[in-house]
Amino acid sequence: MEFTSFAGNKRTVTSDVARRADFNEIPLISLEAPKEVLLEQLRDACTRVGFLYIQDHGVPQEKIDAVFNVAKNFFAQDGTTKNQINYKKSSILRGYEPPAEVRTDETRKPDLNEAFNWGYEKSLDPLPKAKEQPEWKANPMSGPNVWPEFPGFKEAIADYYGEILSLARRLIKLFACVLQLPEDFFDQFVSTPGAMGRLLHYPPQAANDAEALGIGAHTDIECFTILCQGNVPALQILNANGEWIQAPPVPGTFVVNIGDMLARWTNDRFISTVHRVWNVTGQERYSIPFFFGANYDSVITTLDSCLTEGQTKYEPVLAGDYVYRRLAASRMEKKQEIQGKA
Ligand SMILES: O=C(O)CCC(=O)C(=O)O
Ligand SMILES: [Fe+2]
Repeated sequence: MEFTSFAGNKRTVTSDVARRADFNEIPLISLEAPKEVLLEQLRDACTRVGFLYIQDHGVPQEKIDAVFNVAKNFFAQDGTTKNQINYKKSSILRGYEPPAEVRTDETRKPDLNEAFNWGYEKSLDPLPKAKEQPEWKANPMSGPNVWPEFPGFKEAIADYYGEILSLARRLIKLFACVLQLPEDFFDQFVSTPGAMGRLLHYPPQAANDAEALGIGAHTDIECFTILCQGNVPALQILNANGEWIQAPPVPGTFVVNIGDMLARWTNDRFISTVHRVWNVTGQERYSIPFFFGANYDSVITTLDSCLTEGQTKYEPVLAGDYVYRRLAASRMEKKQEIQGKA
């Protein structure tokens, strides 16, 4: 079988069934490891697998639990209430996405999940100097969030998002070191980052019906993702041999995976790995991904140190443009809009 992601990456798939993996296949890394050890483990994980678990990340469990709570309560509402903030009312896909409206894998039916999407706001950023940063120059992803009138919802998300944003800025410094760049190399690119969060709810599905999945096979768009999985196993990743392997939740960890923006920046030195969610546990599944990318008005040009004989596979792109086009490509109505413009 052959799979081509929306980023245009072709992957061979040997079988549609996922097997168990060990921590060599998806490394588990403590952020409290001595710096040299940590950098070597991150280098291995980012360049060999593109997926890892991080532990000792410092995000308080209560803040995580609080977001899962509001997520469950939000999705338990009726459709009419949730659709008051339907994402189609937002030009930048913020708000509620009902099931079966996003097709992440073009070879299957639209995804089964429902979602709530939000993005970066300076008011959610714990970095004091963020407030003084200039607004993004015009780009297709700038715009306001929409929040439901649901008690405690925004507060729980803001608390969690602040923690994850700080963790992401910590990680990108480590990635700069892995790439043998100055530790603060990326800081100017992530001062007001494109940083989207999602609450996701996946219904259980039958193991023998793969016409649609919780979320179809895809690569993530931004630099990297920090994913909090809850406790229901359903995430699978496609390894370099074209085999699906399971990436079950590990208590106390987040999954981190490299996305296409960092793959572009590093000319694929850091690998953006295909993954999907297929929930055959019989249980409702909730997860909270956070996608961390460059300020939407920055241009992503392959790093000189990552050129191969002076060449790169990737054209420079404006971050906001790239993210918008990719998001729109998997959303049916938006797709016509971008095809019209192309
Ligand atoms: O829910 C998950 O475990 C993964 C979600 C995901 O891959 C995504 O939202 O891009
Ligand atoms: Fe993903």
